[in-house]
Amino acid sequence: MAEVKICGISDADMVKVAAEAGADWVGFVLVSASPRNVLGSGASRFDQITDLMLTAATNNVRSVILLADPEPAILRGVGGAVMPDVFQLHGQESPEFVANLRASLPSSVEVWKAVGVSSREELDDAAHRYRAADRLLIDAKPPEGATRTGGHGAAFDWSILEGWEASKPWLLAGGLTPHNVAGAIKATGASAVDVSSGVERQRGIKDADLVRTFIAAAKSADYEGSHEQAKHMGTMARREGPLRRIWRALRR
Ligand SMILES: O=C(O)c1ccccc1NCC(=O)[C@H](O)[C@H](O)COP(=O)(O)O
Repeated sequence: MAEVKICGISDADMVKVAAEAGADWVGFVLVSASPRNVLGSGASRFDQITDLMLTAATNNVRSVILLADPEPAILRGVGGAVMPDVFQLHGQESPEFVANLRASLPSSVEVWKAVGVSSREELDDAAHRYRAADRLLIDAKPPEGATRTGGHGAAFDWSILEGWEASKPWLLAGGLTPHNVAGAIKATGASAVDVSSGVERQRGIKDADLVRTFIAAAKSADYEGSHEQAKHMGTMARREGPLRRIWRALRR
């Protein structure tokens, strides 16, 4: 069964909706140019994100913190109160930055690198350059003149994934909706999918029914992920769970 990430959630009720519907990850965007931004300012900068991560953990869904070219203070601040399950880097981060972040975190916390691609060459190049990442999130390139690098509801040409042999697990992103996600999974063999715009009723506002329909469609799709992906997923599942992380955070 394909895994599902619902990205760009900004309120606790929607975290619960996604968790109850069977989401595997919920994503929180910390990018000021985004309509889904949950990074505050001043002393309460990390309050909302801490609440969202705690809600995710108590509802047994993994949390993904999405950053684009983050300052060190943001990375330290996010990991300060509660550690997320995943850091997703969605900017122009260098391979060295990704490798250093990977090396600085416990193995229970994953580092994902999002890459915007439009050809097989770009995909192969990204997979090689970002080999330190635990997963690639394969997305469309942002439209010309865009002020943010993702979350535009645009798809790329999925045929570039035909016959692609990934050495690590990856997620399919970009322009997915409740209507096209099952076909996308079948066409690409993706073992995990990510959505933001396709489950919104207006830019930045998630719709509970669309979230539920998307998850149901993805979970019931024909899944043809490779043996390699299944093997990696088994390794990930054995890593530390969210409730144990909360317990450790409360003991600090
Ligand atoms: O969602 C945003 O606003 C955003 C801002 C800056 C960088 C990345 C952003 N989103 C990245 C995501 O993970 C999206 O889920 C992914 O690009 C797919 O988005 P969509 O095509 O809207 O489903």
